[in-house]
Amino acid sequence: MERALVIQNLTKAYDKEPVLKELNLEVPTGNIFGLIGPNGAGKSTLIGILTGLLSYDQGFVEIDGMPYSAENEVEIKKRVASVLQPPLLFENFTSYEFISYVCDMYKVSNHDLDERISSLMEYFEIEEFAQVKTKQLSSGSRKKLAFCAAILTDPKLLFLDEPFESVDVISIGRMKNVIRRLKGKGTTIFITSHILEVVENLCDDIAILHKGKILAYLDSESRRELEKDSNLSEIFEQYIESGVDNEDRLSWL
Ligand SMILES: Nc1ncnc2c1ncn2[C@@H]1O[C@H](COP(=O)(O)OP(=O)(O)OP(=O)(O)O)[C@@H](O)[C@H]1O
Repeated sequence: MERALVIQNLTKAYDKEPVLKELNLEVPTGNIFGLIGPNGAGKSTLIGILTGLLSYDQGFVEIDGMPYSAENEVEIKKRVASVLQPPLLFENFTSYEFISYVCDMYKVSNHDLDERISSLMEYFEIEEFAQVKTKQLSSGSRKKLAFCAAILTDPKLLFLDEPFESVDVISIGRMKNVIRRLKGKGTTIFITSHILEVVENLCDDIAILHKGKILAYLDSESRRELEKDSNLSEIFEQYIESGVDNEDRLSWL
């Protein structure tokens, strides 16, 4: 099986406080992969490392068959796009300038690029903000703008950190539609989200990250088995809460 992403023994600490602890993970090419985990589990840190924004202390990372190294960094970055949490926008650019800038940076050269930009902005109902500075956009519109820009670069691997947060249900439905189309083109999509109903219904494989380690990897077969009896929220809760009686701590309430 081809793998878009291979991570071995990845370790990262902030001020000597370990956050990712010898983490191992492999994501098959073309998968819509969901990474879920409680607050502080290390999801954004992992995406920060995989998108080259954060350094790591130890371990091995391979993206689209290329080991992460100074030598491969530019080539890897060409193949990867992301929507981060919070999204990284240039605050004094208008929405249109931001999208055009990202397309320039990735050297997107489709002859119909302007039409693609307009149709995507219309689809996500942000075309009226084309000439508005990004710092004036609502948080949902910022997410949608970052998403549109990432899609236009036609990445082989797309990282989406909390893409649905602050986004209305209609737009979430449209994002899901676009993500499924990208999968149809062979793109691998790596999503983190706390909205487990969306993850459950959109993702192929799902991994649970807890305290800097992968606690469970649920591929389609294990999901089929587990989801006979429980939904994803229940499965998640069972993994995270197993052996812990947190209710005891609230006995005073
Ligand atoms: N810049 C930083 N400096 C120090 N500690 C940090 C920094 N960024 C994150 N952390 C810590 O690292 C841990 C993992 O944070 P991270 O944001 O990766 O988790 P997360 O799974 O994305 O959480 P959430 O679901 O709440 O967004 C947390 O304990 C957090 O406080």
